Amino acid sequence: GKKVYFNNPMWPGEAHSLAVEKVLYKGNSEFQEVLVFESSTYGKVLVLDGIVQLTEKDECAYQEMIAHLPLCSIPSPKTVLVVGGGDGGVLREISRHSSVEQIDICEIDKMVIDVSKRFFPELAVGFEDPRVHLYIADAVDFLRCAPKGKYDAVIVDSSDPVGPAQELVGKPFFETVARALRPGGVLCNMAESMWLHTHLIQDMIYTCRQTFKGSVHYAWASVPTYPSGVIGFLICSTDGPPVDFINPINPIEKLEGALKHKRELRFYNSEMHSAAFALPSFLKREVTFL
Ligand SMILES: NCCCN[C@H]1CC[C@H](NCCCN)CC1
Repeated sequence: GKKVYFNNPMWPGEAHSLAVEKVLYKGNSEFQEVLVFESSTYGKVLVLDGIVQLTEKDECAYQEMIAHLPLCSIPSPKTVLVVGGGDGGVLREISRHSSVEQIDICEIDKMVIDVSKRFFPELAVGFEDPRVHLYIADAVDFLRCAPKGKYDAVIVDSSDPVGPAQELVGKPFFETVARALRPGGVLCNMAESMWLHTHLIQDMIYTCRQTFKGSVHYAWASVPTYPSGVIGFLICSTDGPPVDFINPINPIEKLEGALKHKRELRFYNSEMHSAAFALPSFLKREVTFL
């Protein structure tokens, strides 16, 4: 089938192509262009403003890691907030944790939710969990009004910081997240590619170091359909007990995983959890974590 090329100023000089069997949906929400197509080899693909958000074949790597890296690093998380994540994949993963009692999700673009429910039922199943409370709102406003210390974990499953998500990497935003987290709580946000964006990663780490008094760790996973084939995660903990004893690198919560779910974990396990924090030498040189 015809190829669709994605190049973008965020990764100049390179383009990514996927063979298209059939375009299934193309529309414009009030925030971005939404495209869904059946690819030849990666299943269905969701694209926002020309940037691949997920494919059926490799979404497991991103959704499982962004959810379980934070939730398996604190003892029995109860209240979780998802910023973005309108496709529902992260909700599906959070619902594996039996200790979780409330899952708030703040997604700005309702079209992403509607399109996911129509074309990606394997991800949108996350919205069916009774613990999920959906807010269609700008997370900057939502978090400004969120009660202090409400959440054990905040997961920022955002698109790239161009367009609707550009405010989600600023210091004011991180400060509202830190305020909404309880002491010893944890933030996990999408943190770009070590091959493409070390300056952006450095800026985020610098900001998080100032904002989160606990620890700041960078982890990464292989996602073939993201530019450079990897995606990073920033895991930050607020101060206060018992975070001093919690090292996100060694998961303390063993995920019951498949037992609670008809769908097996396809990427995450405790070895992958620990391995995700191992960083290449160039990154350790280029980015100061302290
Ligand atoms: N629930 C999946 C949402 C997708 N999150 C983002 C989609 C865009 C992607 N660009 C990666 C750009 C390479 N640095 C990052 C993850």
